[in-house]
Amino acid sequence: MKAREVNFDGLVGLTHHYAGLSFGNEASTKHRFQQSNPRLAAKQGLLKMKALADAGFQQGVIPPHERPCLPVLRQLGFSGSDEQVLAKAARQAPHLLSAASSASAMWVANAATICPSADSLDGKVHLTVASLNNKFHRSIEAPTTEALLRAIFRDDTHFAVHPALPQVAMFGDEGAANHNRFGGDYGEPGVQLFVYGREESAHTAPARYPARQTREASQAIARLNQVRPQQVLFARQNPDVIDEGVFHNDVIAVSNRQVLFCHEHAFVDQPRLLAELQARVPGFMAIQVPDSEVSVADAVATYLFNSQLLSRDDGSMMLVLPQESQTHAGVWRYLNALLAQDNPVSELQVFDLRESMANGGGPACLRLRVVLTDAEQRAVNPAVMMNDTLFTTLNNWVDRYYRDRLTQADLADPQLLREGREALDRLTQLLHLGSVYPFQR
Ligand SMILES: NCCC[C@H](NC(=O)CCC(=O)O)C(=O)O
Repeated sequence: MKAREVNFDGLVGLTHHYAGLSFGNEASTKHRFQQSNPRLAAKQGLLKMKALADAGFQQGVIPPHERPCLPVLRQLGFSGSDEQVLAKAARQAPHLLSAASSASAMWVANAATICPSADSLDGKVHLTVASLNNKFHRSIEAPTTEALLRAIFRDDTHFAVHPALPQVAMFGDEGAANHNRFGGDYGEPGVQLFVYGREESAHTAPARYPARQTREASQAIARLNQVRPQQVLFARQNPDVIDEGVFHNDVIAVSNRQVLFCHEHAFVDQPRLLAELQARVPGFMAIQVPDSEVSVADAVATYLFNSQLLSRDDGSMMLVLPQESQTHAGVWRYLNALLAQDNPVSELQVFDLRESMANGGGPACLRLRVVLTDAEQRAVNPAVMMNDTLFTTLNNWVDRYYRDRLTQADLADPQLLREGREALDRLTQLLHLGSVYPFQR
């Protein structure tokens, strides 16, 4: 069956700010309490979506969540009117107000894990919402993510959306950021590689930073998504690189079709994993970057591997990179050498995603890949697909509602809450989503 990869990007929310909420994510820690620019952040993301849509790649958009999340503040005991809840949280526990206000849902590579219909036992596209329970601010994303995915992939003859796994550490799951699919044409059955950092039952874990994804969670997702058992592989992420800031596998590896582009230290027992992929994926090609050319620290600082590897119709591939990998002389030299070598990568495209990058989110974090056949694509809510009109509409919407600077102190402003609700209410109309947010129910 003919199919293609469609990329859905998260639209940055109105409360995008730097709160240092993600221990183990070095950019998040480093930029704590710096002033952010939500308007610029949203526009940087929209420009990437538009440029890729213009280049012929199918591109959709996933809306932001309601923030500050008043229901979670109430659940934590802050009471009274909405204004009182905000004021009390700001005074008594500003870090909780920050967490309840994070725009982290923008990184939709962590929204869900996808199984294309070519790989599933029942022939449907499966989407399992990520639990994200290693970080409080991210664990509150799951219910709205589920509502949004149901509003986008709304035809249950084609799509099965599964709620997140039980919210305990044993089932820590960070979605597609720890998942790779290999194969030939997108519509042919592929090999799905689930990458985890920790195994609860074996008591394995890195020493310094947390491993967010467990083997137990990966196994449950493979079951929920009905991936044919003979098409599943599990691999452990190298704990040493987690300790150097590789908090998701997509910070050290990216795949597309038959190609795996990764650092030589990405996985535990990497030679065995590559041999296994070699045996199972026709035409498999690993592009391994040696530590002598790019260190793990430089990979983390530049997000070289948090790139999008996109296929053109002629079989060649384009690497979509953050500007940080261009401004680093050594990494840029490596990338240009890569172009000259015998491999499918034939073009580099660089984007300024500075606002997202400062919280540890590069091009690959901002997108969720969904392989769809023509019939499945026709069943997707068409209002979320990027084109000239939607690009203009969303830019105008951002201009109208978004602030151009934000710090932690602004989160207590009840006006910010009102602006957010008004903006999201308008957005659900623009994108034909129905009622998806708590304030709309
Ligand atoms: N895939 C990229 C995810 C980045 C995200 N950063 C954050 O949540 C930082 C938020 C803050 O610190 O304000 C994370 O670590 O999960």
